[in-house]
This record gives sequence, structure tokens and C-alpha cells, in this order.
Amino acid sequence: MRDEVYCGPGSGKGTQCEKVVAKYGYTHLSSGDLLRAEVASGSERGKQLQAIMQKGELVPLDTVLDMIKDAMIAKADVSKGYLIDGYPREVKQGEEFEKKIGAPSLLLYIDAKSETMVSRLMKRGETSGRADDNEETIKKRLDLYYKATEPVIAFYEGRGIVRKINSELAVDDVFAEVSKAIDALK
Ligand SMILES: Nc1ccn([C@@H]2O[C@H](COP(=O)(O)OP(=O)(O)OP(=O)(O)O)[C@@H](O)[C@H]2O)c(=O)n1
Ligand SMILES: Nc1nc2c(ncn2[C@@H]2O[C@H](COP(=O)(O)OP(=O)(O)O)[C@@H](O)[C@H]2O)c(=O)[nH]1
Ligand SMILES: [Mg+2]
Repeated sequence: MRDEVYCGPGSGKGTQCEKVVAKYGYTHLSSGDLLRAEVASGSERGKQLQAIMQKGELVPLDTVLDMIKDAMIAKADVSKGYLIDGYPREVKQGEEFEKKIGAPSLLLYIDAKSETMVSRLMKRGETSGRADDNEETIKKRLDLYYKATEPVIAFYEGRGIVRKINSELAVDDVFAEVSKAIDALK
């Protein structure tokens, strides 16, 4: 069983994923976190990734997909299912994911207005220490999200696996809807 959690930067994906892991025990793989771990390692590859992420651009497809695949394989024996956060970022990435790994069973579309995403990210930036939580990069991330990532939803809508969830509510109310979508799979 494999879920994907979407949507724009700051919509609350990470927050909801934490709650899903606590309740359902799935393995959470955040592509952004995997990339940040590589940056933190100080490797040569990490330095290249940091430059891309600081600009709010997309890291090459194969790099991220290999990281996700390795992380999935590492947990294959113990995992009850995977929750993939922040990937695919464009339709091509979704197609490659399906070729190399498989098809998802549910796509959780965590939807918030762009003003909400910006204000959450600016607030998070006060404490996150993330190089991309600043006004200029946030704007680029949002532009890229609408241009490249939103079409991914239409791609999966055709398969009937998209559940759209209003993320303007309080965290627990959003989670109640997330739980309903996951329970409906069983
Ligand atoms: N599949 C991915 C995931 C992340 N990134 C890079 O990593 C950055 C941060 O990704 P992520 O942590 O997923 O951030 P956001 O989606 O912007 O949202 P948030 O961090 O708030 O979860 C992106 O802007 C992008 O440069 C990428 O290129 N490809
Ligand atoms: N009011 C409100 N704030 C939220 C909600 N979900 C997340 N946040 C806040 O919004 C910011 C971004 O959330 P995060 O989970 O990191 O979002 P992501 O970028 O989609 O992974 C954080 O500072 C959260 O505290 C929500 O449902 N309601
Ligand atoms: Mg996140």
C-alpha cells in the first residue's frame, strides 16, 4: 500500500504526515527531508543540491527517485506501507516512479490557498533555519508548484485515487478528513 501526500509548499503536508505515522504506522518518506539530509552530510552532491534548493528549483529527477527507492528498499521488511511526501513534483516524475517502483493507491491532496501557504512558510521561516523559507524563494516555490506540480493531480484524478482535503482548518480537523480517506482504503 502506498500513499502520496501532496500539495503546495506550506500546505501542511509534513504536519499531517507525522500524525498519519503515529496512527497508522506507515513509513514516511519526505523527498525534501531526504535531500536536506544529503545537504547536511556536507558531501559534494549535497553542495550541488543546496544550490538548487536555495533557488527553489527542482533537483534532477533521477537523483530524487534513487533516494526514495533506496529509502523504500531499506524499510521493505518492516514497512506497513509507505507515505511519500513531496514527490512527484511534475508529471514526468510520476511516470518514472510508476516505471521503477509502482502505482500509488491514494493521493492525499492537502489544499490551502496560496496566501495561507505563504504566511505559514514565513512564520515557519522564523524558526526552521531552512535556506528556502524566505520571501523570494517561497514565491519561486509557489510558482513552480502551480506550473509543474499541480498538473500531477489531474494525472492521478484520471485514476480516481485523489482525495482533496481542505487544509485551511485546524490541524486536528484536517487530520480527521485525512483519516477518513485512509480508512476508506481498507
Ligand atoms: N521531489 C523533490 C522534493 C524537493 N525538491 C527540492 O527541495 C526543496 C524543498 O522541498 P520540500 O521540503 O518538499 O518543500 P516544499 O514542498 O516547498 O514544502 P515543505 O518544505 O514546506 O514541506 C524544493 O523547493 C526543491 O528545490 C526537489 O527538487 N524535488
Ligand atoms: N493553522 C494551521 N496551521 C498549520 C496546519 N498545518 C500546518 N500548519 C503550519 O504551517 C506550517 C507549514 O506546515 P508543514 O507541515 O511544514 O507544511 P509542508 O510544507 O506542506 O510540509 C507549519 O509551521 C505548521 O505549524 C493546519 O492545518 N492549520
Ligand atoms: Mg514539509
